[in-house]
Amino acid sequence: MAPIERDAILARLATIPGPDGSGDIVSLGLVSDIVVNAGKVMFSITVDAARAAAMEPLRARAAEAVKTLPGVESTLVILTAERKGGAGQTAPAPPRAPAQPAASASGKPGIPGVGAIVAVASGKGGVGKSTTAVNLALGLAANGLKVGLLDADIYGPSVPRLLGLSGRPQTQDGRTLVPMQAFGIKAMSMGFLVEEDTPMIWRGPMVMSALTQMLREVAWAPLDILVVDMPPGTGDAQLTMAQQVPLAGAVIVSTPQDLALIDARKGLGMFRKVNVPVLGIVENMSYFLCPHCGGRSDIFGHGGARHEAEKLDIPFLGEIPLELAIRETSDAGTPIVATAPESAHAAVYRTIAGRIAAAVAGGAGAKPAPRIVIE
Ligand SMILES: Nc1ncnc2c1ncn2[C@@H]1O[C@H](COP(=O)(O)OP(=O)(O)OP(=O)(O)O)[C@@H](O)[C@H]1O
Repeated sequence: MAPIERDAILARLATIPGPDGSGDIVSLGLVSDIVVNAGKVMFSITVDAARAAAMEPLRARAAEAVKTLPGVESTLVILTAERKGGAGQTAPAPPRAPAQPAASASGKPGIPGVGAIVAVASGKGGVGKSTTAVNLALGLAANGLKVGLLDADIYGPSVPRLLGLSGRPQTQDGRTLVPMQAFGIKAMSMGFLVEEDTPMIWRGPMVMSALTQMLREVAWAPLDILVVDMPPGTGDAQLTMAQQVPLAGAVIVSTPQDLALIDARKGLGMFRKVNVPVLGIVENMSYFLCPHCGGRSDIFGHGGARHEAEKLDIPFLGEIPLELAIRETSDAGTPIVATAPESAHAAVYRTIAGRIAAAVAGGAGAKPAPRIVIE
């Protein structure tokens, strides 16, 4: 089957008039990056938040227009909201997504004052992704960097608990949210913005809006690295998120089990689809060191992730042991890197964080930066 050309999709979308009937949605810069994945086409359209409901026919029309292209089997088109003006409040205001012309993933505008944005992701839930993200963020800070942590797991935010934070962020100018602070890093999570028992019935567009707001309407600067704890899995929601965030690279967390590695491979595929370099794989719950005898047990058949990374020609960033102290500190909101910095486990996180920092500094995929020699 012939590949689906982005230009053909854009040409179709350019036949759809803008929200006010003038121009078209492409030349008005309302269409986001377009992701094509095995017959499925995904993109978002930026609209005024106040008119979001009235824009549903526009969304449906865009989806229909693309669906009739040869090779297109299905579409995922979402509306992202654009805010007009702002009011003084601490709860999340409707977000203001930047209107972006269709561009490649790497062409997305960054966040002023933020050096690099790095995603921590996993192919499936429960592999310890959030625990790893928090401790790596603290490890980066321990390496002397200014670090922020954005919890993009909007359905199940865990960063507030892992950092022992509660309360609501304040606004700086009636509009920009001031990130929360813990252990020397800045943090933002949906968990700070909604009550814990609020049912998370977020429709697709609202999820994207919340993420855009947490990225672009938070006073993150100055930061060297913003770590994004991605939602688990590799579904459409994750793909769209990966597409929305101007990522410098992604770190995949996996447990050694084969099943998790298969899922990790899906994670790699997802970032490749949106042209985000994978900085490497971290193996979590890799081995168990007995606190009594010091003996090491490879409970899940350790080494799987390293092996897989070699096979896939992706850097292997390191292995984190299965350790009671990691679970206890994590669940108590006192992450081990911050509260037991002299421990061997904290050192493991700091080392991996150092490799991530080096990979980001060295450019995509941990390859060394080219040396420029002027003669
Ligand atoms: N290296 C480790 N050693 C011991 N326990 C760990 C380790 N890493 C994570 N855990 C524990 O495993 C549980 C799941 O971790 P976490 O919430 O970080 O996973 P997750 O992959 O982010 O989950 P979800 O996908 O559900 O958000 C937690 O109780 C955490 O304390």
